Amino acid sequence: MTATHNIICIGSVLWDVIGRAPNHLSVGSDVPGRITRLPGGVAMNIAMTLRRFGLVPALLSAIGEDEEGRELVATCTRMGMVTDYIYRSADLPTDRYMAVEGGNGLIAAIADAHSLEAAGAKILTALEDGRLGSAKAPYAGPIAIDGNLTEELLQEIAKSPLFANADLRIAPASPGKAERLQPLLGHQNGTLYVNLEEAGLMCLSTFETSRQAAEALMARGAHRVLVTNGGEDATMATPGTICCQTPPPVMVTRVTGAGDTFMAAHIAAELRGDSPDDALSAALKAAAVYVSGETPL
Ligand SMILES: Nc1ncnc2c1ncn2[C@@H]1O[C@H](COP(=O)(O)OP(=O)(O)O)[C@@H](O)[C@H]1O
Ligand SMILES: O=c1[nH]cc([C@@H]2O[C@H](COP(=O)(O)O)[C@@H](O)[C@H]2O)c(=O)[nH]1
Repeated sequence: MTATHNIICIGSVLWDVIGRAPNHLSVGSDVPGRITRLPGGVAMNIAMTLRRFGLVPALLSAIGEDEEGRELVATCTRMGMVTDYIYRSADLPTDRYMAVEGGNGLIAAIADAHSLEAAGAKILTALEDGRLGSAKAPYAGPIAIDGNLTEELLQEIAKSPLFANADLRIAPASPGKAERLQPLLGHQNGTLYVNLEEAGLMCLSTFETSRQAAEALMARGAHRVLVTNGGEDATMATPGTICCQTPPPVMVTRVTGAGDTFMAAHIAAELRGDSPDDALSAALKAAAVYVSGETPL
């Protein structure tokens, strides 16, 4: 039986392959270390975080029918996600992301999302054929979407009647792909979640504060934005309103995943009916608890 989802996540669902060594690494290093494989891709990371807040995501992505794909889908199902609408292909291998981390931080990473890119609009079929929606009755719930999709597909989505009623929550995939999101910025129901660096990349500028960044994104036609800035003030802006709040001060023990936690907590707060101010506070509170390591991963 298909579990009932309350949000859709569209974008990369793949395996992260991460090599870690304690040494200082540089070009050409060849050192002993650990190599792990875990579910990743921005849409999947958001989906996993949404699960922590009690939401049930349905995934729209492309996953191969290879062994890696079968294991990935089984893992998503085990985590309580709805996998029935994923585009499965016998011709496309399951995508992968590979990163090398040394004692001196991330050395380099490569995102191979070729299958997602090749599948294109096929990943959206369930929003069209009546299973999740159709042109006559477009899906009217929340959708989290990542910037791993091709620019062409993001442009199509921005104009598509299939997305006209959706509550679109948009997240960039990586600094290099931030610009792909331009077409979705002005979507009538779009909310963009970015950190200060990503906001700068999207505006081809640099910002000192989240307020400045939010104002610049609004000036570029955004419908609604949330800009975070680590331990400094975060800002929510819509045409005519702007709201800045300071995150609770905490001892920081981890930062990877802080942005995903902020986004998922904010969506969860709004879905339960919190006011804009309360939703922003709730997201900052959840991110503070997360970065201070008080909850299990
Ligand atoms: N050093 C910090 N102190 C307190 N809160 C933090 C810190 N770093 C991150 N956070 C919390 O996580 C949120 C997102 O962090 P940020 O670093 O802006 O995003 P990302 O993880 O996308 O780079 C912040 O708005 C804040 O609530
Ligand atoms: O172009 C991309 N880069 C990175 C990711 C994903 O983002 C996460 C790593 O991001 P960060 O370095 O910001 O933690 C990984 O799970 C990886 O799969 C992605 O989907 N697409």
